[in-house]
Amino acid sequence: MRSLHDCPAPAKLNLFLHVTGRRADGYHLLQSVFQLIDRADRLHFDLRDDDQIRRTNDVAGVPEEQDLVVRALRLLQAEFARRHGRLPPGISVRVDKVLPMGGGLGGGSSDAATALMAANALWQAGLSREELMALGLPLGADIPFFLFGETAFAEGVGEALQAVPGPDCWYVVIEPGVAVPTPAIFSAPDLTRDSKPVKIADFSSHTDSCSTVGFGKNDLQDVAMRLFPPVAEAVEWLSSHGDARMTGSGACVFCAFSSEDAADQVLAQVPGKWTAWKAKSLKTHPLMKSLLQNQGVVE
Ligand SMILES: C[C@](O)(CO)[C@H](O)COP(=O)(O)OP(=O)(O)OC[C@H]1O[C@@H](n2ccc(N)nc2=O)[C@H](O)[C@@H]1O
Ligand SMILES: Nc1ncnc2c1ncn2[C@@H]1O[C@H](COP(=O)(O)OP(=O)(O)OP(=O)(O)O)[C@@H](O)[C@H]1O
Repeated sequence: MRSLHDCPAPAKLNLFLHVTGRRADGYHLLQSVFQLIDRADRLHFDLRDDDQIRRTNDVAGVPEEQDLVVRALRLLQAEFARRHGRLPPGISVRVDKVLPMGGGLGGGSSDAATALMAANALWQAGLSREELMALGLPLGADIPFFLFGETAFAEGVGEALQAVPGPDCWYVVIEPGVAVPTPAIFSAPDLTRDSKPVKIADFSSHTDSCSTVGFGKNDLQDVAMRLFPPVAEAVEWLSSHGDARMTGSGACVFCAFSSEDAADQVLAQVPGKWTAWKAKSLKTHPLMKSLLQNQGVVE
């Protein structure tokens, strides 16, 4: 196998996100439920005749050398070399972006996770899911979740993951048109950093219907709304249709619905100045069966 084309890198929503403390290194301790949804970037991988890792298309705002996909592939290539005493062939990768950057949808992390799964298969590198998660974590706090591949209750800095049944919902997501830099939110003096820890069971008792998906809150939301007024405007608009909240460190804002029709009705009313779309919750990562579990890969 020399190619893997059209590999999805799905977005996530943080159904709630509590900041419960801060580590000595400045990273924040979180509790969150991560939900995969069926809106995705698409990545295409081709083995090369040399040993270079190259991105073949331009991605606005992300130079090739900084792309999390390129950096993840180089990390795995070095790990392969450490284990096998030789470099595996290089990879050309094309990244078709659909997910907005700085959107709180985890796009960059998901791209990197998809790249790790694809290269692990193309190179037959044989790393376990846990080994890929450890390799990816230093590149982005959300990468382990995408490799975990199912709805998860997350603790630590987002790397301590437990599977949890999520609600089966349709989501309307509004892109407020600003990119929110994650560090700006976490470094704000007025961020709430002392939310009381919750238990998985507290969340699980709220997952039977989409109207009660509003367990907890997003502690990053007030800061993001203050620093980025378009986020506040989107929250305010969507709140008149349900329990609207921000995902991750923003900027995107979402609301859950129990049917596609209900989502469509709200989507049709979203003011034209915003990009908005609907997405369905995913129980598992679309590459889970084929790549993550090494059960043979469809080319
Ligand atoms: C908040 C979330 O969106 C939840 O999904 C993510 O944990 C953020 O993940 P991300 O955008 O991939 O962020 P990273 O690139 O890992 O971190 C960016 C910066 O955010 C801050 N950061 C991030 C995660 C975390 N648990 N505590 C932090 O304080 C740190 O200053 C870090 O340097
Ligand atoms: N392949 C990539 N796709 C998107 N962003 C990338 C990529 N590689 C590096 N980046 C950098 O990562 C930053 C964050 O992008 P990303 O889409 O992951 O944000 P996000 O959705 O806010 O993530 P999170 O929910 O993890 O905070 C971008 O502004 C960009 O500089």
